[in-house]
Amino acid sequence: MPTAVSAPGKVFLAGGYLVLDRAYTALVFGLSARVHVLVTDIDTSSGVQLSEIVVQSPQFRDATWNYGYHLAPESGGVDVTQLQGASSAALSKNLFVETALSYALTYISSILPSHLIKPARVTILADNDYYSQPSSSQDVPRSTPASDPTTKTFTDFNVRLTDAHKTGLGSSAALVTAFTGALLTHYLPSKAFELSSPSGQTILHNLSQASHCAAQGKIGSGFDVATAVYGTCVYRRFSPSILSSLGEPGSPGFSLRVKDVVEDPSQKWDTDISKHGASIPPGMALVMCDVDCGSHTPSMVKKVLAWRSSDPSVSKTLFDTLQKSNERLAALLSTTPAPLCRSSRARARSGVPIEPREQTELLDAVTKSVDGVAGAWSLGRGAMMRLCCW
Ligand SMILES: Nc1ncnc2c1ncn2[C@@H]1O[C@H](COP(=O)(O)OP(=O)(O)OP(=O)(O)O)[C@@H](O)[C@H]1O
Ligand SMILES: C[C@@](O)(CCOP(=O)(O)O)CC(=O)O
Repeated sequence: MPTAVSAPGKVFLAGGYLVLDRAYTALVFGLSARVHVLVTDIDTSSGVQLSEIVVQSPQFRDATWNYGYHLAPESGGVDVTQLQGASSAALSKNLFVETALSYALTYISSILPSHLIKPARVTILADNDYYSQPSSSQDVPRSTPASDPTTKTFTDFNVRLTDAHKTGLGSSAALVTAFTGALLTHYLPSKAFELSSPSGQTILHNLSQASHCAAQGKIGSGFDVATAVYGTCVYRRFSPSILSSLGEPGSPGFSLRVKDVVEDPSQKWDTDISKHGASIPPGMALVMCDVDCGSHTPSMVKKVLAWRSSDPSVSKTLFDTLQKSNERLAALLSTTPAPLCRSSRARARSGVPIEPREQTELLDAVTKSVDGVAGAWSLGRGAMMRLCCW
């Protein structure tokens, strides 16, 4: 039977950079924009042995990835190898898909005998908001709005994934989470994994954090994966040491380490995810504008962290003050739709243009002069990227 699972994107309202440190928290909202993943079995003729999983993202060009998989010796988990497939085009890699596949199959194989991991086809479909929409009418992608709200249509973006302009709503975290949830639901019996149960969500969270960090090549704060699993929340990160010695898929003992991290028998995961401290007041909406340009999170984070260690006392005072303001903001949003005031962010001190002066002027002007706007912010890592208004 086919399996479908989806996960939401995120918007980081408050606590950018602070969330990298467990002493502070972030206020993150889950969005209506979701990534959907569908898994179906591939029928093979009787007697034919095939260990192949085909992943496709039909909204993009050259977006089919064929993988062979096999159990590695010495409890090395499931090794995944990209195959040429039917297309003669040069192989394009999708590191998030490949890593999530290898981690999910490794966890599944730690529970099921590997011959029960049958060949499958996985289809990824993303809602429009993850990618900037072209402004010129001749470039408009092919989409037809569904007249019946129970049937959904997905846009054909008609470009390669590498040429799509992402809007920064956490497509990779939503993808990895929905993909992992869909594979676990498809292959595991419900007594081992149930998506709707608290223990199932813990398994999904821990496994998706592990594979998302591995694909990113760094142990980030994980707010985007947490939001993909739990939705809107106040988030305190996990200690990076939890994921630091997993090693590579295929290395001896990898499967045992993944199982231990996912099931967490010694309760090492110290993430704090509170659903209570975060909500949107009735009658208010979060509106974002996409300016179709990017900024580089790792280099901005590196500079902010360098500034924190070069000036620990001043940066601690500033971060403590920001944390208090963010807690007040979360409390205000949870209790009353009263007008909010705008607080300027850590701008000049670290030398990182988190909120450039032009943006401060724009946000102040919007807050003061536009009717119905209760507050305006630059989001997440900041820079020129995204603004939001209430
Ligand atoms: N529709 C999709 N189909 C297949 N892979 C996708 C899809 N959308 C995103 N991805 C994967 O996620 C990667 C983009 O992840 P990245 O972390 O750079 O962006 P993001 O998560 O959208 O943005 P941000 O981290 O700024 O919020 C792509 O390179 C691809 O590997
Ligand atoms: C700067 C940082 O704190 C937030 C980045 O948020 P966003 O991807 O810009 O929404 C980095 C992180 O937490 O991973």
